[in-house]
Amino acid sequence: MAKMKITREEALAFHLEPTPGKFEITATVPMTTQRDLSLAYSPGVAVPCEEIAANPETAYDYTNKGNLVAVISNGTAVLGLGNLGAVASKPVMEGKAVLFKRFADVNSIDIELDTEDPEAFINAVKLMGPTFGGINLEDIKAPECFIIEQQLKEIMDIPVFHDDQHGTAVICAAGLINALHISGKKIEDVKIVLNGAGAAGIACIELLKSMGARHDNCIVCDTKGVIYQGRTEGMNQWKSAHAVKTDLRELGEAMKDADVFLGVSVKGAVTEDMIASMADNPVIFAMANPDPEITPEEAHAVRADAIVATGRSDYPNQVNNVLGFPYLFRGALDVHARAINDEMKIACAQALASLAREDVPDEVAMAYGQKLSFGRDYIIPTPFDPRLIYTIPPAVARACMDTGAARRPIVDMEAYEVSLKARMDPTASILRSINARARNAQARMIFAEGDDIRVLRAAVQYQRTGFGKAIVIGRDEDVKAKLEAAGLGDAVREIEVTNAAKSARLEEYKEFLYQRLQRKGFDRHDVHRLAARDRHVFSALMLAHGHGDGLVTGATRKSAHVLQLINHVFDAGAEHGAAGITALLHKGRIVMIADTLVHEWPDEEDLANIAERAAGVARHLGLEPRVAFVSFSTFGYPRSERAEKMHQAPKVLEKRGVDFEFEGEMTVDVALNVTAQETYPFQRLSGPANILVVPARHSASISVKLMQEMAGATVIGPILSGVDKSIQICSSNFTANDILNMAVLAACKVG
Ligand SMILES: NC(=O)C1=CN([C@@H]2O[C@H](COP(=O)(O)OP(=O)(O)OC[C@H]3O[C@@H](n4cnc5c(N)ncnc54)[C@H](OP(=O)(O)O)[C@@H]3O)[C@@H](O)[C@H]2O)C=CC1
Ligand SMILES: CC(=O)C(=O)O
Ligand SMILES: [Mg+2]
Repeated sequence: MAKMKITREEALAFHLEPTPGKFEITATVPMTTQRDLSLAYSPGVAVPCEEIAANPETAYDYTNKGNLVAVISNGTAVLGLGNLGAVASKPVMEGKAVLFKRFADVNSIDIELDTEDPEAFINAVKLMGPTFGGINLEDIKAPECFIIEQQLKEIMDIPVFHDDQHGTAVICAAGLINALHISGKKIEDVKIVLNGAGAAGIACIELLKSMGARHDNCIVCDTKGVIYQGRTEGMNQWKSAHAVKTDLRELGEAMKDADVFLGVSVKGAVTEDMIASMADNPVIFAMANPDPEITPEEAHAVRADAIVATGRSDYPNQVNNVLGFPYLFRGALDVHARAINDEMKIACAQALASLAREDVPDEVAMAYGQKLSFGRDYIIPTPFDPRLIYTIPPAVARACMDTGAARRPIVDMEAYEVSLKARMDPTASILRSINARARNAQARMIFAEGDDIRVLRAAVQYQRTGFGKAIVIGRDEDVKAKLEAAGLGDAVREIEVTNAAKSARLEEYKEFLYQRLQRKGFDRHDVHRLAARDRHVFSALMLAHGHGDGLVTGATRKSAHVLQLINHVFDAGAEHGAAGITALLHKGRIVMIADTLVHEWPDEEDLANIAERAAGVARHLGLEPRVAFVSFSTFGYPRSERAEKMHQAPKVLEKRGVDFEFEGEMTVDVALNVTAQETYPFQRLSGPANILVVPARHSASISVKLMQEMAGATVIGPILSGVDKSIQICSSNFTANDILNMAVLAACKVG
C-alpha cells in the first residue's frame, strides 16, 4: 500500500473548509409551514412529552435518543499526544462522531468536559443520561478512566463504553486470533509483551487473559519499565493486577524471545534491535496513534517473518478501534441495550476475526484497488469493508439478547440484516472505488489551466494523494507565485510544470495539428497560435502524443468552447458518438443525466447512442444500468411532437438488442419512483432508473443545476464519453475538490 503524504496545511484546510469542523445537524422533519411549527414545537410537542412522562421507554419512539451517542472526553490522553486539554481534543471527538455516522449510521455528538476531576466528570455525564442512547468515553487517561467508566456503568441505564479500553481490546483480540492462526501458535503458549499500561493496555491484556493468555506469560511495561511484583514506583491497582514475578526490568530484556508485542504507548518506543530479538514469526501490533511504536518498514527490515499491524489507515492491517465502536453501538442501540457487556465484546471480536478469514468479495477489492486475501498482510477486515455493517451488529445484538441486556429483542434477525444493509450510502462505495482504481492506475494527469489556483490545488492534491504524476500547463514563475500565495510553496518542486510556448515538442505538435486542420481553413500561423498559446489545445496535443495519460480542463472557460478547442485535436463531437454524462449524488442515491455536454438536440438514434454511452459509464462506476428516456409525457400521453423522439428511442435500443434495461418515454417521477411505476405494470424497469436520458442539452443543464442549487446534490461530471483518450471537461463553477474528482475519473478512464 503506497503511503499517503498529508501536510499540516492540508490537515488544517480539511478542518477549516467548507465550514469549520467536521459535521452539522440537519432536521429530519419539515419545518416550513405554520402547521409544521405547531406540530414540532408548541402546542404539538406537548403530546409526546406527556407520553414519555407516563412511559419513559417511549423516548426511544418519539425522540432521537435511541440512535444518539455522546462521544465524551476531557482530553487527558488525546491519541498518543498526551494531555492536550478538553478543547484541543475536540477534532478527535468530532472525528469519532462522524465515524459513527459514516460506518454505522449512528448519530453522534461530541462533548468535551473541562475537568480532570473524576467526580466532576462522572456527575456531568450522569446528568446527561436522558438525552442519549449510549455514552462513548474517549481519550481519558488512566487510571482516572477506570474509575469514571466503572462508576458510570453502575449508575446509568444505557451503555457506557470507554472506547480506548474496550474498543481497542476487541480489535486487538480479533487481530491476534488471526495472527496466531497464521503463525501456528496458541494463545495459551505465547509470550506476550505489552508496552503501555494505561486505558488501552490494561483492557487489552485483560481481554487476552480472559481468552486464554497465561498470566505468567504476559509482561507489561510502562514508562518505568517492566511491571514486576514488588515494584512501587508509578504503580496503581490496575497495573498491580498484572505484575509478574520476574528479574526482567527493561522493555528490551522482556522482548527477547517474545512471540507477541502489543504497543499502546507512544511513537518510537520500540527499537529494531528489540524486534530482532523476538521469537520466530513474531506478531507486532504497534498501535500508538498517530505514529506507531515502530513502523512496519523498520520492523520488516530486521524481521521479514514478522506479522505487523498499526493503528493507521495507510499501512496494511489497521488495528484500530474504528472497527469496533460503530458496530458495537449499532447492535446495542438496535436492541435498546442497558449495557455493552463482555459477551457482546467477545462476539464482536470473533465476528471480526471470522470476517477476515472469509473470501473477500470483489466490491471490497474494487474499493481498495487490490485483491485482499487472508494472510500476513490481511489479518483484520479493512474499515471500508461494506460487510461490517451487516455482520458485526447482528452478532453483538444476539449476544446482548442472550445475556438478558436487551430491552427490546430483535424478533426477525434476517429482516434486521436487510435493514442494516439499507442504512449505508451506496454512493460512498462508488467514490471509494474510483479513488482506489485511480491510485492503482498511477496516471500522468495533465491539468491544462495552471493559471487557476483551484486547478493548482487539485493538481497538488492529485499527486500528494498518490494518484500519480500531475503535469500542469502554465508559466513556471506564475505557478510558483500562485502556489506560494496559497501556502503550497513546497509543491513547486513536486509537480511538473510545462510551458506551452517553450516546449521542445511544439514543432511535432504543430505538424500533427496542421495535418488535421489544413483543410478546415487553418493555415500554419493559425496552427502555431493554437498550439503555442491555447493551453486547452496544447494539453490535448500532449495527450494525443502520449505525453500524459489523461487531461482535465474547462475550469476557466465555458465547456462548449473548450470542447470545440479539444475537437481540433480529437474527434469528440456529436457526429463521432461522444456524449457527456453527469452523475448526481444525493441522499444515498446516484442518478446520471445524459447528454449534458455534446448533443444540442439529439434525434432518436443519437438518444439511443447516448443511452449506450451512459450505460457504459454506469458499469464503469460499478452500477447496473437502468435507463429511462424522460419527457413530460409517459407512454404516449399527453401526445406531443416534442416527446415523439423520446417515444421512439427505446424502440431503437430494442432493435439493437442492448444488454441493459431501458424504458420510456416517461416523466421523471415514474422513472425514479417505484410506486409511480406500479401504475404501468407493463413497464420493464426492475427498479428506479439510475440513468435519465433527457431530450436536449438545455433540459440536461436545467436538471443538473436545479438539483445542485435546490437540493444540494453532489455533481460529478460532465464525464466525456466516447473519445479514445481520457479527457474530462470541468465547469467554471467547480471547486478544487470537484476538479480533483474529474482528474480521478480521467485516471480510471471512466468515459
Ligand atoms: N490503535 C488503536 O485503536 C488505539 C490506540 N491507542 C493508542 O495507545 C496509546 C495509549 O493510549 P491510552 O491507553 O488511551 O493512554 P493512557 O494515557 O491511558 O496510557 C498511556 C500508557 O502508555 C505508557 N507510556 C507512555 N510512554 C511510554 C513509553 N515511552 N514506554 C512505555 N510506556 C509508555 C504510560 O506509562 P505510565 O503509566 O508510566 O505513564 C501509560 O501506561 C496512544 O498512543 C493511543 O493513540 C489507544 C486507543 C486505541
Ligand atoms: C484510536 C484511538 O482511539 C486512539 O488512538 O486514541
Ligand atoms: Mg482514543
